[in-house]
Amino acid sequence: MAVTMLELEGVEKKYGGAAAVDKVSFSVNKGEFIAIMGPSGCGKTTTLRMIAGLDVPDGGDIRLWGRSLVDDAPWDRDAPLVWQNYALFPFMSVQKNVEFGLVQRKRPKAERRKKSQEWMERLGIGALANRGVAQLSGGQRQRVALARALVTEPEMLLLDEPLSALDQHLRVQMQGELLRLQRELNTTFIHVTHSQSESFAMADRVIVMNGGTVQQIDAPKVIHQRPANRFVAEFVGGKNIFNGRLQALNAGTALFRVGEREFTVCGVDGFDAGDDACLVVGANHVGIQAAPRGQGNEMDVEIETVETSGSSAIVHMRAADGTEVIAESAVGHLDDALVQVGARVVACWEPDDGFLVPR
Ligand SMILES: Nc1ncnc2c1ncn2[C@@H]1O[C@H](COP(=O)(O)OP(=O)(O)OP(=O)(O)O)[C@@H](O)[C@H]1O
Repeated sequence: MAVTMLELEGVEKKYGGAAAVDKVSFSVNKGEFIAIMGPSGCGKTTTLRMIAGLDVPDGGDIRLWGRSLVDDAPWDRDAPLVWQNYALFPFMSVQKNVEFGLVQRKRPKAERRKKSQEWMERLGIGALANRGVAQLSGGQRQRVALARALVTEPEMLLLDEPLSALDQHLRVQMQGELLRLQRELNTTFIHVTHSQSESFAMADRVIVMNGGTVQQIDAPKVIHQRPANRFVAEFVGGKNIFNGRLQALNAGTALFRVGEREFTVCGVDGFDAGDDACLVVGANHVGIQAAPRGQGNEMDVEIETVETSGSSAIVHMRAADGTEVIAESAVGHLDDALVQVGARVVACWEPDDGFLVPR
């Protein structure tokens, strides 16, 4: 059963009068892997720093197990922060860096040795114990930073883009290791990242932020399939997003007007006739046919570009009024005779392949 561990309630942080974090509220369960994602400057790091105690909120409350943390110093919180530049002590050996948290907590020497060795082994850096951290690769430093944070066996680990300095291969490997560790330890992880693939691959739930506010908190699959609004839909790579107005609603199916066109849509929960909204249609649901068939939603378009990368193809099409439609498909599934730049075709999708979100 999910047990609430951390709660943020109406948390605010202002810099020079502007809100970097604007009344943010969410709660995190024990053992959850949470990713905070959003564009640069949306307030991710500031939110994490307030949880770590490195920044003080201007309003609201942060509670751990129901007790307010805002007056606690960072070292009194059981929530170390691991960040992209690792913040290791360059003049200390790997072992001394890993032991540091235990030294701060005044643990006896024998325990420090044993625990730090254990964690170095666990993270595959046991052989590097006596090396200076300046003589390590990026991936090795990242492991030292993680071992240093985990050696005190915290209840919660805060991660600020910890993998961003690693190359793609190492990053994917470390993602797997982080996830395995998190599952083994049942430690709550809060991971700030720009990367959608990273957050979707690892997190139980993703918090999408924009302009200092929370836009959506949901499981990755839900964010992908049912973004809360236009911003989230675009942020997670939604390609066909049309502004329009819901005309009429009948038994869960709606007529939705976009400019001069009307489309039939099934995903209309929470909307009423007259509402302004956005229609989202996944590019993988858009088909391309030679002529209208009078079924589903159809749009006369011209093919502008066809991009192929590996096994998939993205076809950009445009209607006479300038509306762009994008189809994405496995290369082998496209009709090569039909899908030619400059060809006039019909883009189509079924009513239940579209859904509405607020603008
Ligand atoms: N110490 C500071 N002084 C003034 N403004 C700040 C400070 N720290 C952050 N900000 C501002 O607060 C806003 C949120 O910053 P924050 O670092 O939390 O964003 P972010 O989402 O983590 O961005 P990034 O992904 O680029 O790291 C930004 O507009 C930033 O310029």
